[in-house]
Amino acid sequence: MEVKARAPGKIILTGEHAVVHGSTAVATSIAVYTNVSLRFTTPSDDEDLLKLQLKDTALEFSWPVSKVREAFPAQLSSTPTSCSVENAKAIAALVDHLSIPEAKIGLASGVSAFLWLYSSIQGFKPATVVVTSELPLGAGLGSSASFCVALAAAFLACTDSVSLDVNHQGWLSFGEKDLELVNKWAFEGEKIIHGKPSGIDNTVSAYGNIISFKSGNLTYMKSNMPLKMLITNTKVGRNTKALVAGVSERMLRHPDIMAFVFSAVDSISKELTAILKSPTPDELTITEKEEKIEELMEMNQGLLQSMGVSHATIETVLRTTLKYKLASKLTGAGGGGCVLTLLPTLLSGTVVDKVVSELESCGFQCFIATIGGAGVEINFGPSY
Ligand SMILES: Nc1ncnc2c1ncn2[C@@H]1O[C@H](COP(=O)(O)OP(=O)(O)O)[C@@H](O)[C@H]1O
Ligand SMILES: C[C@@](O)(CCOP(=O)(O)O)CC(=O)O
Ligand SMILES: [Mg+2]
Repeated sequence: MEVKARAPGKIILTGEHAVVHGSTAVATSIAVYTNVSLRFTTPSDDEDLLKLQLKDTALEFSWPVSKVREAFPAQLSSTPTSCSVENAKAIAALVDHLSIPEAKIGLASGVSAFLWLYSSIQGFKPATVVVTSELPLGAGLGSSASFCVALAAAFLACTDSVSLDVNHQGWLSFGEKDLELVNKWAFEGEKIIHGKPSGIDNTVSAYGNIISFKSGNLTYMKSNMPLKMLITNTKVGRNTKALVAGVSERMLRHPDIMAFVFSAVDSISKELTAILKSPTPDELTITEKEEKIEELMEMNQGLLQSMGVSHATIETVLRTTLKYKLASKLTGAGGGGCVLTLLPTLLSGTVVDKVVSELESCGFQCFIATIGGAGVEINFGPSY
């Protein structure tokens, strides 16, 4: 049996980092996916191996299933379970002996999340899992969450815990209850990669569309206005776990100040939610709404700077787009990664071309992603 899953990446419009500390954040999925294929193998196909092929990084790992079973006796769990310190040690023993190149060491946490999700949901069946992603890894577009969502979806799709029509041709969505289960498992994987995730990334990847998110609770949003965002990848690599930990340390040093910062971000996200939801046309035209959103993005960026998560390259993108009177903010964990620039509806194509070519001349990579759309989906093949 073979199953495929795909889960979208995301952009955070407002509220990253502050959302980890209980503020509201607004995020939308983007139609750029992580794809996972799962094929169970029989001993005659191969040895009793669990194989993981990470195509984006051209790395392949395998473990005899007996070794995985030794590491996690009595592992199968029908409810999403956190990886305990003891289990984390067992995973480390399985991951440490892999020869992951130093430059790609960040992958170790992704491989650990894979081992936890596979052994918890599928147990110890020999299989080959292939992962390919259209998302840049570690750039703020939620590759870690879409990786965990796609893995959890593919693994759950082959269990009795969810009900899916295996004869369906083409991409298939999960029902509400099953989606909740996929999202909860993905969150357990994201915890292994991020340390202390808010859950917004896995939730928007699982559910799709635009969401408002606060303290683990999602509110689906019906946006009444089109949003066009230019995404600029500074190509400066960074690690979400370290950046989130850095903000928490700053909060411990300056609890009163940071409480104000997080509260200001909460208000920004609430205002954005109100603008996106308000009917168009109402007393505000699209252009007036866009001007308000630009101002909110600028204020959010200022607050992200005060959290210590901006970067010289992010500042270069901000300066460059400001020359064209365009507002930008970092998206995701910052410290490099991607920057969003709102492209107003009436902006001419010539200006977009100019700003893109100036940004690309700095060595950055620009693209306009399709915003919103479906969350995680499953495909039982045979032709995908
Ligand atoms: N396609 C993939 N293949 C292997 N690992 C992945 C993949 N996508 C995500 N990961 C894991 O997620 C990590 C990046 O996550 P993170 O630092 O949160 O950045 P972001 O989520 O913004 O891309 C990678 O270092 C790796 O561990
Ligand atoms: C910084 C944060 O708000 C978003 C991180 O997103 P990303 O991993 O940089 O795509 C962390 C979180 O919400 O878990
Ligand atoms: Mg991430």
